[in-house]
Amino acid sequence: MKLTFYKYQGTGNDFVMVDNRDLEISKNDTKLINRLCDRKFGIGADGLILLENSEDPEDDFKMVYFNADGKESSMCGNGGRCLVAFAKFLGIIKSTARFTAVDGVHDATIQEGLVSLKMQDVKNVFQNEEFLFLDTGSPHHVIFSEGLGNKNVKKEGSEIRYSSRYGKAGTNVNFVEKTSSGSFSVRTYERGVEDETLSCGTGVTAVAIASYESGKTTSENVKLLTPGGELSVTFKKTADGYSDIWLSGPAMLVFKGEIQC
Ligand SMILES: N[C@@H](CCC[C@H](N)C(=O)O)C(=O)O
Repeated sequence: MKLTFYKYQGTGNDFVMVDNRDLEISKNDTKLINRLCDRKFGIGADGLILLENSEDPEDDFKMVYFNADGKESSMCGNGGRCLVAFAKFLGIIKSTARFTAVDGVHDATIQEGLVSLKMQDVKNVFQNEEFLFLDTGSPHHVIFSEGLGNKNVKKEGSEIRYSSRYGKAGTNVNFVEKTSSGSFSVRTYERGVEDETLSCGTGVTAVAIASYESGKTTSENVKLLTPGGELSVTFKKTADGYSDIWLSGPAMLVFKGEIQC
């Protein structure tokens, strides 16, 4: 079978996109999805996303996300932003979207390649002297440190990801350095890729909230600098936690292709 695919990237977090409205790809084919994401034997990507029809008539589409290891996983913020750009390319939406992903319904807007994605509310943030942990659709461990440029993110990240604290499920790990008030540099180790990626959308969302929660910023509009580019996160702190969380940044089509499966 020949599969038509589209490659997208959002601040360097890259994804294979497949229009699966006719259910051509099976979600259980872990080996195939892993091979499509392989940078030597396949197309190469941090993850693969299926755009499908949603069961909810109010949705424009549904998002099904797989990490590069071929396994379906929790929410991907940059992937969600890229999927909105893909839906616009396919003519499914114009400048606004509503879709269902593994963590629930998301609203989004798109204007001139800039996609803003509404994330789920965050109620709980764990904090101790060393790190913060929160779930922004995916689980994130956040550590503030200095000398971010010299950090071995793959080594240090995988030690935390596989530590007994996080058990079998593991976690994503974000290393953060404050650059100015309301602006932070972030490097992320992603589970399921098992390496540093150039950017992580749920990761920078977690970092923005962790920065506020730990008093490192008093701004509800945080700029995040990743190795792949700049993102912003806005939110409202409420008595219940954090709500009205929006992740914004560029999402671009890189190329279209066909691959033999
Ligand atoms: N790149 C993503 C996060 C994808 C999910 C993550 N690897 C996990 O399995 O938790 C993003 O942009 O949020």
